[in-house]
Amino acid sequence: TSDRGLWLPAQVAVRAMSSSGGPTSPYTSLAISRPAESITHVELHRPKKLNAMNKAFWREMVECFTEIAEDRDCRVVLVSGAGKMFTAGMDLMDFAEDAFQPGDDNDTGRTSWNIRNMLHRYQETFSVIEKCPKPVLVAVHGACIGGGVDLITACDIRLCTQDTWFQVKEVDIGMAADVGTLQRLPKVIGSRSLVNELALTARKMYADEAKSSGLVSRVFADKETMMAGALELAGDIAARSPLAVQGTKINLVYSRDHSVAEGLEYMAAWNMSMLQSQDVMKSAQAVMEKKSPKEVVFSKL
Ligand SMILES: CCC/C=C/C=C/C(=O)SCCNC(=O)CCNC(=O)[C@H](O)C(C)(C)COP(=O)(O)OP(=O)(O)OC[C@H]1O[C@@H](n2cnc3c(N)ncnc32)[C@H](O)[C@@H]1OP(=O)(O)O
Repeated sequence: TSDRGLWLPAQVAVRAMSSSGGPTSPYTSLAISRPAESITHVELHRPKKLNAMNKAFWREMVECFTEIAEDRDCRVVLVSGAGKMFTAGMDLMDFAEDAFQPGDDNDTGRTSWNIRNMLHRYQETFSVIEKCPKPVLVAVHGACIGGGVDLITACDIRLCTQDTWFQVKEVDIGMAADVGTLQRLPKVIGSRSLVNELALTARKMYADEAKSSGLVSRVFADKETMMAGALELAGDIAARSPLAVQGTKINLVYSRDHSVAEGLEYMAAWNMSMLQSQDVMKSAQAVMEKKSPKEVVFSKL
C-alpha cells in the first residue's frame, strides 16, 4: 500500500482519472477517460464554476451517454465532479439568460409550448443515464445541489465522501424541481416524509443522513479513497457477464415502475432469450470450479 493507504495499482488508476487535462473534445463541460478496462469515467468539468450545469452540459450529457450506450468497450460508467464540489446545480446565469424568451409572435400559448419542449430536453439530460443499459455509479464530494440531486437519483449506485451535503434547492429559487428529483427521490429513499421535508424546505442533508436514509450506499473518508473504492466496485461489475449485468439493470428499472406481476412477466420474456447465452454456462462453470468472474472471458456486447 501507499502512504495514503491505497493499493498502488488503485492509486495509479485514480491518478489516471485526474482532471488536470480539462474537458475532453468535443465536450466543453465533461472530461471523459478510461481509467481501467471496460470502465468509462465521466467527470463534470467546470471546476471554476463549481460544475454548474450550463447549456453545453445539458446537451453534452445526452450526446455522451448516447455514445456510451453504444460503446462495446464500456461495461460500467463512473460519474464524478472536478474541483471543490460535485456540482452547484443549474447554472443560474445561463438560465436567467434565455429561459423565458417569448416566441416569435409573443403568444403565451406558443411561449409555453417552447418552455415545455425545453423542459423535456432538460429532463432527457438525466433520463439518458437511466436509459443507458450500463450501470452508472456516481461518486459525490463536497456538495450536490439542485440539478445534482436530479442527476444522482438517475444513477444506479451512489457513493459520497464524509464532507458531502445534498440539497434539493429548487424551492429556494422559486420553482418546483422539474428534471427528476420529485419523481425519482421517493423511489430511492424509503421515507416519503423525509423526501417531502427535503424538497419543501431545501435543507441540507449531510453524508451520515444520506447513508442512513439510503440515498448513498457507502461513505468514504475523502475523495481519493472514494474514487479508488468506486473503481474497485466498477471493476467487480465489469468483470461479470455484460448480458447478465445490463439485463439486471434494465429489469431493476422496469420493476421499479411496474407491479410485481408485470415485472415478473417482463423478466420471463427477457430471460427466455438471455438464458440461452453462452455466458450462463461459462459463469456457472466458473462458480463450480471456484474461479473468480475475473478469470472468465465474456464476449463484448
Ligand atoms: C429547467 C431547469 C431544470 C433544472 C433545474 C435545476 C435547479 C437547480 O439546480 S436549483 C440550485 C441552483 N444552484 C444554487 O442555488 C447554488 C448557487 N451557488 C451557491 O450558493 C454557492 O456558490 C455555493 C454555496 C455552492 C458555493 O459557495 P462558495 O462561496 O464556495 O463559491 P462561490 O464563490 O459562490 O462560487 C464560485 C464560482 O462559481 C460560480 N457559481 C456557483 N454556483 C453557481 C451556479 N449555480 N450557477 C452559476 N455560477 C455559479 C460563482 O458565481 C463563482 O463564480 P466567479 O464569481 O466567476 O468566481
